[in-house]
Amino acid sequence: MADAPALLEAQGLVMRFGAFTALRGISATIRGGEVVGLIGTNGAGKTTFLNMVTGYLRPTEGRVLLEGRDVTGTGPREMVGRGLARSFQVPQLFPEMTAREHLVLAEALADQGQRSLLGPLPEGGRAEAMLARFGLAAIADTAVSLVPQGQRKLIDIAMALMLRPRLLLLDEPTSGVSSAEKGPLMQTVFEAIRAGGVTVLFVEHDMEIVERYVTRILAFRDGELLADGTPEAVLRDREVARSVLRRKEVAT
Ligand SMILES: Nc1ncnc2c1ncn2[C@@H]1O[C@H](COP(=O)(O)OP(=O)(O)OP(=O)(O)O)[C@@H](O)[C@H]1O
Repeated sequence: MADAPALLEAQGLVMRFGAFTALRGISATIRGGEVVGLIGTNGAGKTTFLNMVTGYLRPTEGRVLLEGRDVTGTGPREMVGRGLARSFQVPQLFPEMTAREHLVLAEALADQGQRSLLGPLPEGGRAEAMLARFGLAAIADTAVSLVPQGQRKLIDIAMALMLRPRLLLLDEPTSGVSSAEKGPLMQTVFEAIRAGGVTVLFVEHDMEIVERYVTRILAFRDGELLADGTPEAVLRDREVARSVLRRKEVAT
């Protein structure tokens, strides 16, 4: 994977909100086929980083390259067209709409290049397959406001995958989900991701989940990239253990 072509490159990303600097010059490269975990303390800048590379925030300084092309400042809709999709910490769903309606809508958005959104909705072939893959068939016609948080997360991620991304960014896929639901949720998500051959960057606080799924970790602290490497190396790094994982030093 080390010699796979760069899919996403962040070059010296800085984000200032007024006088406050949330990101202080982050540079990182994500290559095709990687599953990268983004970890860090609360407020370290993880969501801000996702917002910058997905076009929700324009960096104060620095550049974002997607497959070698400078996409800095490109808006979120256009980034989807370029092969990048994301899910949110709090799923962005319409409470009155069902899972099936959300996925059919995502299918229409994915096909937008070929036809108008004002035209007839798609037949829903891919939406039905995605509902089945995500184990959502039983609640497919229930308004999402009545569906548990874990399934809302799955709907949000399934919608992102409907857009046929090459790079998928997930912001805390297991937050707000009970510990019993976390394992099965991530297993479902990663089976779908592997089937689609998608490269992934995901923010996660649960280190068991991180260790289980990632090929590489980026660790943020106070707006800086503290460590970037294999899970074995990063999780054993003294500074990461002390300030991100909050492990006390064990006298040896
Ligand atoms: N729009 C904004 N205006 C001002 N400050 C902001 C804005 N968005 C984020 N921040 C600040 O930037 C810092 C980084 O926030 P961010 O949400 O990226 O952290 P995070 O690592 O994702 O944290 P968490 O794990 O708690 O979700 C925080 O101090 C936050 O308060």
